[in-house]
Amino acid sequence: MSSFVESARMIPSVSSLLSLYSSFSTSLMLLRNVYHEIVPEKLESFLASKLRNFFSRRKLQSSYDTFIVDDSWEGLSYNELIEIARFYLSTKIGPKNKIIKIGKFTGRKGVTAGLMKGETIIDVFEGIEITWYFDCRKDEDGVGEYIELTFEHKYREKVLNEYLHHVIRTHKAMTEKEQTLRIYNKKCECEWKWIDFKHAATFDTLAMDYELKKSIMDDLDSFLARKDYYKRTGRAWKRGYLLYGPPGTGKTSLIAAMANYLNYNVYDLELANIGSDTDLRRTMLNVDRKSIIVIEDVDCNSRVHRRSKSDRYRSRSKNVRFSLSSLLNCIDGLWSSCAQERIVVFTTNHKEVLDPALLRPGRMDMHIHMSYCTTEGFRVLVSNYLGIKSHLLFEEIDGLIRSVEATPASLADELMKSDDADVAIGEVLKFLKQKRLEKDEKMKTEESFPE
Ligand SMILES: Nc1ncnc2c1ncn2[C@@H]1O[C@H](COP(=O)(O)OP(=O)(O)OP(=O)(O)O)[C@@H](O)[C@H]1O
Repeated sequence: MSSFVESARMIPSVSSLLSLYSSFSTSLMLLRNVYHEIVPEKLESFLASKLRNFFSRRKLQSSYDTFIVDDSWEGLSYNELIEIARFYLSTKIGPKNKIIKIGKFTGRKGVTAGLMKGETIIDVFEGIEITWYFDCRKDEDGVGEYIELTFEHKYREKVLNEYLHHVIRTHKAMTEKEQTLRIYNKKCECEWKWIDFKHAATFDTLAMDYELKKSIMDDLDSFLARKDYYKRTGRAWKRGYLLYGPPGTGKTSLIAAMANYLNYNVYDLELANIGSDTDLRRTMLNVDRKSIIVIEDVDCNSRVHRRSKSDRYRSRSKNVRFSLSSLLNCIDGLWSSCAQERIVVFTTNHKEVLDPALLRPGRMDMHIHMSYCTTEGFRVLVSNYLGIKSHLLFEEIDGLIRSVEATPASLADELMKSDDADVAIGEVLKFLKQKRLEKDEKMKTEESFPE
């Protein structure tokens, strides 16, 4: 009986419980206010997301495995799996992802969504839960991206052999559906960036003599068809073209026509953005198959003028950071064998200043001279711009085209001045007559004042 009384005395009364609760909740509120005062809202959500990620990613460490998809492979070539995974994961973004990167790209109808660093995605494949975590790293190699994939240890083989194949296949199916050509550009020491390539030039629209046009198309056809031939003869499956001629004769348009003809992406390599020999090799290695690598205005790069000069130049000048020999090595030396099914195109307005090493037979498979407009080329331009095949003034214009140097670009400019064929052709005639006049005057001056 006395022990019962003792115990009853130890049970707190209702009023004391209520007062305890009220002082507890007051302290809690006070603590919350102090926390909100001290910790800013952004930091608060950051800490919350880190905690969430920590628990969802790490789970029970011992029974979970993690694969890391890093953007570079041994610091050398770009790891395609990161691009594939990023694309795949963009379709898995759900309501749990609070911060999403969004963008609108030319040629795409809707808004594209992308993962932000620090975000987690949980994907389910045949009942297996796979947690993806996307983040950036900063180390001696620079800034890069990586993705972690965490899953139960017992599914390791399945993830490696089946799930990752599923990711690659899904990516392939999705990109093939909306496949447009791409043009890649490399800025500073980071990977290639691309946008959709939508150049309208085709071999049909090129103002160029038919025979030359046909020989280029035949060459491209035979390149495509000779995979086994290249393999059998131990040569890398690649082809090089040097396009030379004055500005405005269609070198860039020809590259676009080649890309559209072959359905190849274009990699626009600006030598000025290459940091070193290693950077050059790395850049070239990161070019996909079925691509055209373009080095435009190669004459504007003093380093590819004359080899001896450029190599000397390299040691003195801080701006020149790779050698011509490195460039040549990437085109058809040992390093070139790492790349298959690709085309390299150099363009220049001044072939005569290029290093002979670049011009030697076999280096560039085809040297294509892009010349001033011919009468045949003019017919193509007229058909492109005005949709006509004949005109009363053609005969007079043909005579002038043969006697002056007019680029297809300048004639195209005149044709664009009006949609009315008579007016536009009249502008072309006026332009050519003016050119003829200037030429005659120049010749007269030269005759009067010979050097
Ligand atoms: N051969 C051509 N056929 C059709 N269009 C042409 C041709 N050449 C030039 N053009 C027209 O002129 C414009 C400029 O031509 P393009 O840029 O291809 O010349 P380019 O030789 O590459 O010049 P640059 O050496 O200055 O880069 C093109 O957009 C196109 O409209």
